[in-house]
Amino acid sequence: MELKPLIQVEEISFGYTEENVLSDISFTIKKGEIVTLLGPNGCGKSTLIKIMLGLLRPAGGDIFFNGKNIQQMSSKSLAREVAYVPQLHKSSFPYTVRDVVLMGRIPHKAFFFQYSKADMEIAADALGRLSISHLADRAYTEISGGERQLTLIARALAQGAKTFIMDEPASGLDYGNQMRLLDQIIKLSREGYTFIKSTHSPEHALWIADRAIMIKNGALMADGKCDEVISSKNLFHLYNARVNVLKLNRSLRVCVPQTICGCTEFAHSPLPPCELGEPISCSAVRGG
Ligand SMILES: Nc1ncnc2c1ncn2[C@@H]1O[C@H](COP(=O)(O)OP(=O)(O)OP(=O)(O)O)[C@@H](O)[C@H]1O
Repeated sequence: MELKPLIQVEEISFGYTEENVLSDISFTIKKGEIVTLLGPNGCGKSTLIKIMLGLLRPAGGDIFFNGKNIQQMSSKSLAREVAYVPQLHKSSFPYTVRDVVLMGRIPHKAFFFQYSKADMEIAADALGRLSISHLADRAYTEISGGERQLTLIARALAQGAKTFIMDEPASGLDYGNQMRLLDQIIKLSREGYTFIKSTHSPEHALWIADRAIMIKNGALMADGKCDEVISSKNLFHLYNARVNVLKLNRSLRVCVPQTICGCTEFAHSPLPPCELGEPISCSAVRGG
């Protein structure tokens, strides 16, 4: 029997003005999936994420979480199910990193509350999982952008939600932290966590995501398994960039811009040469 989807996005349309930023977007997400939203700057990824979090109300369509329309869920009950890691986050108040992570516990609290010993332990555990325990007493306003991003992910963990919606979570992270983040996402997905994340890196999607959803000009361009959807042809249509998707081994693919491969002969071809099913090796690309 087919499992009921965890999230249903049904015919979503939205505009900040009369002009639509998103038109007729529909897809479903199953529990435990890692789904990546890909698309050029301004295509509507963050807007869609905000609609999925109930922060923006769509002009048309609905979002269902576990079969429930999110418009009918209180923000607290949605926050117990779904944690948000925003793209950029600045705070003018110098909360400590521990305090920011503890804020993840607020959806579990009554109006007047004190953090319990259990809350403190959950926050410490989240800091440890992201390897940032050493930052616990530092002011959130005085740590680097990458460290702030890790703090927000720790806050999402402390929130106890099993679904994470992340807006470009790797932006601002150094290479090592990007890899640790991807590793953490895979580990959590094996524990049953679900991830919906936007990224500007098709490779991050190829490496860890089950599915890629491509959005162009506010409309769904493609939705499918990463290996099938992240092809040279689709990347060209999506980003107007000529990229070869190379198969390194049975499960690992990488994206190599054709200009970096030194393939000047591809510059005038109407479509990139490397399509899924016919991956070409680096040496072939270099003409070696
Ligand atoms: N608050 C706003 N008011 C008016 N227009 C907005 C607002 N926020 C975003 N937009 C516009 O909506 C469109 C989609 O923006 P959105 O931030 O969703 O794109 P995105 O795909 O997340 O972009 P990026 O990859 O650059 O973060 C853009 O044209 C943007 O200028």
